[in-house]
Amino acid sequence: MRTRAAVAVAAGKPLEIMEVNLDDPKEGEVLIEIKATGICHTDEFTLSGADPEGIFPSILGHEGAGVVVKCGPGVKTLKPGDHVIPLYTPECRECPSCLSRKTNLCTAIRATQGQGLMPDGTTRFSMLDGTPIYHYMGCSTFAQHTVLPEIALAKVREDAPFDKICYIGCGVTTGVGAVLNTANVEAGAKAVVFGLGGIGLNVIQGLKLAGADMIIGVDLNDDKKEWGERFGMTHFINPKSLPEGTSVVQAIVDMTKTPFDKIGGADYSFDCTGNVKVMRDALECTHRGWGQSIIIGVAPAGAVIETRPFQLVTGRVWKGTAFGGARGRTDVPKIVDWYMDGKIEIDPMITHILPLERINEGFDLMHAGKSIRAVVVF
Ligand SMILES: NC(=O)C1=CN([C@@H]2O[C@H](COP(=O)(O)OP(=O)(O)OC[C@H]3O[C@@H](n4cnc5c(N)ncnc54)[C@H](O)[C@@H]3O)[C@@H](O)[C@H]2O)C=CC1
Ligand SMILES: N[C@@H](CCC(=O)N[C@@H](CSC=O)C(=O)NCC(=O)O)C(=O)O
Ligand SMILES: [Zn+2]
Ligand SMILES: [Zn+2]
Repeated sequence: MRTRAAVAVAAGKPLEIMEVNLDDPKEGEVLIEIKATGICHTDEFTLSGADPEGIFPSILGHEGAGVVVKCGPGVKTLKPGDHVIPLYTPECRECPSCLSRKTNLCTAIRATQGQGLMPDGTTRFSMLDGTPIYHYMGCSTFAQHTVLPEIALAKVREDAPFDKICYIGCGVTTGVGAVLNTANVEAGAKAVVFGLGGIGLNVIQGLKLAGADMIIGVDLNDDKKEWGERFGMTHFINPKSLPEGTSVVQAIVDMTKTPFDKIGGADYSFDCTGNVKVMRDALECTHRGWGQSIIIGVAPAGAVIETRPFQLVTGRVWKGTAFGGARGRTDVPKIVDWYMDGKIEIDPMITHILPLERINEGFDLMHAGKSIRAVVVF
């Protein structure tokens, strides 16, 4: 069949809207009509050329929602008409990682996914002249139709609006899940969130859900203060506005001291910037003895994190999280229920809705710090 897509033709170039060929789903695969897709900072990261796994031409996008159109041979758990959310972290329930119960990082198809291919080592997309187009994060949601393996689709309830629940395909689940699954934040905790964008605000709403007492937001953009407060942030720091000679780490340590605890430091911190210097601050602002810092941000090829080992010797813990530690087919339908039951908010974070033809404006809005989430509807 033919479908419409925004194709990443080369690193650093705007996406090009074009008709593309899409082959039928093969064994264990499913053809989906994408109804809506968010634009995540990770799409921008890959388009910029900073992603060591970036491959072009490709169809980016990994935060979608849509409807099953056709199932390939052997598909057992889905049928045409089902509403689904694509999963860049699949859940096969059979691989050593899934069976370990220690991680959400299913390894069933990770190798081919990283090469922009379906599990059989081929691509379903091509240009009209036959040039292959690569898949992205196993999802490629910047296309009106796409093909995914069955194990990379979460079936969700049919009354949930596509233009909101697409955000559960990455940002919401990552932010809320980092708090509930990865950090296991307890009621009364003091936490810091670095970077109040589409992920950081969801960390804040996760912290609120977990009952954290003190939620400090850090961002270079003052407009993010109001955004953070909207979801439960209690204090805001713009590092650029600190008095000369005061570091963000010192400011946080001072803010978290009490007459009883004169050491200070956050119980938990979350990096949602992808900046390795920020990651260091995020670790070092946590409490001696027990502070946990969770890395969510994705850093460019070649970037490395550093700190004095003494920071770890004295009990601070550095952790990372992908997709908020969520097991997609199991957890995503539950998060859709949370949204439908009013337990979590999504609507205010969707700041812009655009047709596919204007998808590049979504990237411009992100660069300008003017959007939380821009969502493309088909
Ligand atoms: N680990 C995972 O599973 C996932 C990771 N990510 C990554 O999370 C990061 C955040 O993504 P989004 O929220 O969509 O991006 P975004 O662009 O919406 O937000 C980033 C925020 O960080 C702020 N910021 C930038 N530099 C800063 C600094 N030095 N100090 C303080 N604040 C700073 C910006 O002003 C902005 O508010 C990206 O690196 C993205 O690739 C996104 C989704 C899932
Ligand atoms: N390809 C990059 C790493 C990109 C990355 O870390 N992706 C996250 C999800 S980010 C979503 O918006 C992830 O799930 N990572 C786990 C994985 O298996 O990819 C690189 O090579 O640096
Ligand atoms: Zn994402
Ligand atoms: Zn698995």
